[in-house]
Amino acid sequence: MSDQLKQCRDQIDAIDLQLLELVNARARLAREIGTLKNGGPIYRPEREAQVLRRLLDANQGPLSAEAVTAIFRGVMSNCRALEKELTVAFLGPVGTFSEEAANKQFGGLTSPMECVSIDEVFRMVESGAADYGVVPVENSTEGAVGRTLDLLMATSLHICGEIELPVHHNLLSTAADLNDIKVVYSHAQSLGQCHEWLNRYLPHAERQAVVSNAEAASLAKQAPDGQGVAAIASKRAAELFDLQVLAASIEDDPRNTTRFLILANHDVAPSGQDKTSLVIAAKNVPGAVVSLLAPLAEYQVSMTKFESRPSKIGMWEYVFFVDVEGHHLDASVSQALEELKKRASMLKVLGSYPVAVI
Ligand SMILES: O=C(O)C(=O)C[C@]1(C(=O)O)C=C[C@@H](O)C=C1
Repeated sequence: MSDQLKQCRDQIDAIDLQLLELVNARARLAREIGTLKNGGPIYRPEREAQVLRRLLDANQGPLSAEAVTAIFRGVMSNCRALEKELTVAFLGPVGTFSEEAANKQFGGLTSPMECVSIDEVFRMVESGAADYGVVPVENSTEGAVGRTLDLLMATSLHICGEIELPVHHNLLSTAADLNDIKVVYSHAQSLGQCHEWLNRYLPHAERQAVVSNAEAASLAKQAPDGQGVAAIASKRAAELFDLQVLAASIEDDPRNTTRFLILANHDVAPSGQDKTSLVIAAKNVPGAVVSLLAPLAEYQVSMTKFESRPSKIGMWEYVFFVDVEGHHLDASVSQALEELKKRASMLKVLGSYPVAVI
């Protein structure tokens, strides 16, 4: 070993001991905070977002912003686990992007709970069987996840956070050659996100929608040799199901991102950079929708999303899912909401939560 290499490693060894001491000092403080919470919620998304934003502002590299958030999410996850082991429900099975999103936000799950449907994720959190739930709500290519929106309308749960996950799809198979592929399995949303790629490279292959990408990977793994079965799924699914990646990053839009929501039984305090999600219905009079949104302009509250959805009560009647900047406790948002309530036939605040940290 060269002298220089040995010197560098000796320095790393010394730094590691300092880091170890420091993370344990941090963990002891988190444990103390846990007792101060006195039975209140252990997970504080607003505080975690503040911790990450502060570190991102201070980061001078060479570690990237993504690396810094991943490291500190891991640290906070372990500190949090000393206060309480949280159960997080997500749309399973393992290997889905929902699992990846849950892992990203909670920094590695202490107690993951796989659910068979979005409905089950809601039920598990509503019943208290899970502390939190992670559900997909929209994709940048395919749009809204209708089932999540419908369930949000009816639930008593709060949205306590959002996660943005860049979604990269891969064609996975036991077959070695793209030309052998006759059937491609995946979730309908993923088939949609890879539509152009499939038209171009596998125009004759049959496309079969299944309940999840992990289920697709499992089917590709079970298919007898020579049947030419492939799945569209994540690289993690390729590892889990021991499949070859025949083509990587096959999504039509390289910026393809899915947004997930975190569901909780409790409200979240302001973090300084928040979003509020609402569902509103307009009165059935001319100009009602335009008049409904006027208070947002009046109190200078920016709208970041506006999505209509059939109300399921009357034929051709709609409700609107609206996201605005700010927390419902901020003066401007709270005044705008008061005014909105007077104009709407229904208004429900689904939750205020920190804007996703990368
Ligand atoms: O500040 C707190 O409330 C803590 O419990 C500490 C801590 C952390 O490790 O920084 C852990 C869990 C919470 O979700 C937020 C932050």
